[in-house]
Amino acid sequence: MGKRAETGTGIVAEGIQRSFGNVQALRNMDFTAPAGEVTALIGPNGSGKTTLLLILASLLAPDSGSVRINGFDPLTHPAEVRSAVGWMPDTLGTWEALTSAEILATVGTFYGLTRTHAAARAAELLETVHLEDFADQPARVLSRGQQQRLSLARALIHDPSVLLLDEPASGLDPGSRVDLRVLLRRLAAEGKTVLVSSHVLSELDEMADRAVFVARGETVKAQSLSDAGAQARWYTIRALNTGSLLRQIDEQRIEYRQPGDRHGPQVQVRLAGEDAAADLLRTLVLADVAVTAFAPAGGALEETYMSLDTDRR
Ligand SMILES: Nc1ncnc2c1ncn2[C@@H]1O[C@H](COP(=O)(O)OP(=O)(O)OP(=O)(O)O)[C@@H](O)[C@H]1O
Repeated sequence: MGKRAETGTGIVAEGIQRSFGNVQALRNMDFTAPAGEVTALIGPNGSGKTTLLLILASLLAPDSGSVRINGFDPLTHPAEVRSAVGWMPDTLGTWEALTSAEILATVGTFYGLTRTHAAARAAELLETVHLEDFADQPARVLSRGQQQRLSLARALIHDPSVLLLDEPASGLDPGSRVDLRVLLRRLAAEGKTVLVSSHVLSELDEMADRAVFVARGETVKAQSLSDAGAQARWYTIRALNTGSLLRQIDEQRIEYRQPGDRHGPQVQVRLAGEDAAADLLRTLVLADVAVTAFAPAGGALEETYMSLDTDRR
């Protein structure tokens, strides 16, 4: 079997609709997440992210539309889809009386691993998420962040080719966030499909290859991170003398604003992309403006998010 057959073709969903009573959680959602990439799922509260993830994990049926996970329809091939998919919900859930090692090994046997294989895989994953010291502790003694890490290990127990992660970084300390990022990048490099929902856009900037923005139950934009980085955005500039900086910006007829900043005076300019940023920096330096800082004002995904017409419900 070639690499492609092992790792699959990713996620394709078309025209997904799902209502709960008179709330239309998903209105007409088209969505793709290719194998070998980390896709970020971004949207305001109530926009339908968890509902979509549950449908992709075959834990919830759509009212209409089609879903393919590595080419399989969850409705007609639930066994194939469940063995392909690793699902990390935003809370660990029940079973708190079992130990961490028992939880992982038990879930492993649900996926058809032998007891010996499941126990070995559990031990390996507890090391991956740095919980080996808690292997024999009941899960209820774990802190919120430790429970999140156990939940991640549980999602990986059967070596799935498609990973669906709902807010995986929530509750994690900074070191564990870096570990998570490195792990997800490695899994994508192995050819797996990784889908991550999060509200922490700066984290997704570092982790994702592409982003799908959803609002009111629909996809409103899909964008690669390299396109997001190259788009028009605000840059923050500081100089020893703000007056001379503003004179130059005025002369170039560039749109600017002066937000308050507790780190001293700063000017923000709206630039068309990275080429325009390089041009302006060159111009300022040649004009003897003593520039002390010049960088994008926010993350690339935040820039896209703020430019979209999204709202909460
Ligand atoms: N089981 C349910 N019963 C009734 N309404 C539901 C149910 N699940 C979701 N909804 C509604 O569907 C909409 C989408 O919810 P969903 O949980 O998918 O949003 P989300 O994007 O994951 O939000 P958040 O960012 O807050 O996690 C919301 O209006 C929610 O109230």
